[in-house]
Amino acid sequence: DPSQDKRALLEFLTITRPTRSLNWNETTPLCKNWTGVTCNRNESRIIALRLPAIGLNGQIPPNTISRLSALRVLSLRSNRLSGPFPMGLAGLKDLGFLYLEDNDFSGPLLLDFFVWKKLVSLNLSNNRFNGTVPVSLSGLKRLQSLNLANNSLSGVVPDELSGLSSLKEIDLSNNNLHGPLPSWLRRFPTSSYQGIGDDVTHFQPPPEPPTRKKPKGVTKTVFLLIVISVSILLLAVLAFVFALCYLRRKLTIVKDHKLQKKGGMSPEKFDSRMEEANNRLSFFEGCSYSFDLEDLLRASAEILGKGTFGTTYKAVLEDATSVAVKRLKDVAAGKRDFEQQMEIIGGIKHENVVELKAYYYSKDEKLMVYDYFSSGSVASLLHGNRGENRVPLDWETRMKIAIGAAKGIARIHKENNGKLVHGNIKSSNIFLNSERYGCVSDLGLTAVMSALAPPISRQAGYRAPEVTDTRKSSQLSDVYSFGVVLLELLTGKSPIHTTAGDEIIHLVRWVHSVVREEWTAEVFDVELLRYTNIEEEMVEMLQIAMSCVVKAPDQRPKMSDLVRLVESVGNRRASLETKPEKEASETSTPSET
Ligand SMILES: Nc1ncnc2c1ncn2[C@@H]1O[C@H](COP(=O)(O)OP(=O)(O)OP(=O)(O)O)[C@@H](O)[C@H]1O
Repeated sequence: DPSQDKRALLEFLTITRPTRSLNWNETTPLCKNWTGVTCNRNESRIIALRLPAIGLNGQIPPNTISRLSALRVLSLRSNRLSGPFPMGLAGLKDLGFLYLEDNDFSGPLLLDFFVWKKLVSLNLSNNRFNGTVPVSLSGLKRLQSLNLANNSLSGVVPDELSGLSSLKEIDLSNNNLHGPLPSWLRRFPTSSYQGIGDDVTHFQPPPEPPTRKKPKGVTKTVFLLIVISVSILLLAVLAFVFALCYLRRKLTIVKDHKLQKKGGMSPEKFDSRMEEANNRLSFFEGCSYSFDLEDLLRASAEILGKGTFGTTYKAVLEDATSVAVKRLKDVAAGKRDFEQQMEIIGGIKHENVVELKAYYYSKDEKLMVYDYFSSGSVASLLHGNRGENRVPLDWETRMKIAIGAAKGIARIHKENNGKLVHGNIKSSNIFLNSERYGCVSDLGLTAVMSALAPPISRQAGYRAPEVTDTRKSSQLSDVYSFGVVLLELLTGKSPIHTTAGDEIIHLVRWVHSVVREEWTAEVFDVELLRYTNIEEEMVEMLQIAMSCVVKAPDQRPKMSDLVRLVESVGNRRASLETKPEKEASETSTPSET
């Protein structure tokens, strides 16, 4: 552990007294446990500190954070920090990202910004900084994003800033800056310099052409009157504009704050905007992530897939952390109901339930953040890569997936006074936890979404017959869907698939018909035939699966019973030898556990 860095942070914490408690403790390993802290690879130094919106108070204490000399990312945004610009940070020579926005800092920006040669992103918006825009900012040759909006900066925009060759994004709006507007600023959207150049020089009447006759007599009086009334009108307009700017700053509304950049969150147009400063990512207790919404939206992202409830992305943050971000569409619930449901989902901490780490709600955007599972879902393990280099999913892993998923769903059914419904159980929503047991994700969303009843959707094969609209999902319809997942594990077939002759096969109906004809052995995945001594277990599991997919909901078993049943099959097999019948050394047999 970097003990010097640890001491500096503990001193910082004691003085700034955050309102949200942090799990920082002298006795716990800082690099592994501490919220908001990221260390370098050999865990000798802290390289990132992200403490957004945790209620930090007062001035940044001198000689605390400034001792973290290896720091590359510092985010203290959206707190209640005050006092002058923290000059001590000047010693952090490796700083690449500095986020101090949405605080109460004041006074001039006296720093010689040249010291931060590696700075890529600087956000000081929504504070009370005054004085002029420092010319030394022009020394930041790597700077890509500069946000000084919503402060009280005055004077002109230094022309020297035109030398910021890497700059992709700038926001100087809502300050007391005046024109003339430098031409280089005009390559950015007008929202970047809103309010600049609205000074009197713009309202001066154009010089009169020399040929024009001067008004005389009565017309001269009329002319004077017109000049006076126009001047009064202009003054009123000016007063109105300034009042508006002042109010806007007070309300800390970040207007037109475009978060999306090229290479950011979405290949679609992800022109998300934060409408209100208090619209932020809400993290759950104990979550070790502490990036903020901006970091997330800046992260490079790829689409993992489009599902029933939205699109899921893999986002890689600048410290190489990968997260899965689900961007919901068609949310019907209002903010309060949505938040309530998220609190229920995020409150579930169980090894077989994928933990919701954070969420975000605004009018235009609803996001859910999870850990990213690099080995993919059970759907991809079962049905993906059917080619030559396919790694078969062995029987032991299939059993562990079934046991884990059953336990996870049973846990979900206990939540909210025993009323919570998963509502979307399918193999693409089940992952493998660190022990390679099933772990279920994507729960509890039917309650916040609008009614969904697409005639043919990927969900259809899992949906119980009584569910005509996703909002009618129940715990017993979850049991049906779990039964379909069991059938998928046993047969290796998707719930709805087409044969070579383009015939659409519904897995449940197909299994019924095969079993009815007493061809039971035919239903099992050929990949499983290589394992000895598992026939009995497979048949037992098939019976369990069939009991889940009966038409009448009240005849289906409860999840708690299913845990017992599936586990008893699993436990029995634990003592048996299950090596492949052919060569035990066959490399394609993945029995790593
Ligand atoms: N945390 C995660 N880690 C890795 N992959 C994920 C994660 N969450 C979802 N995925 C994958 O992303 C893809 C899209 O997921 P998403 O949940 O949006 O849709 P779906 O599972 O196909 O359908 P539905 O919306 O009905 O659940 C799926 O292939 C899913 O397995």
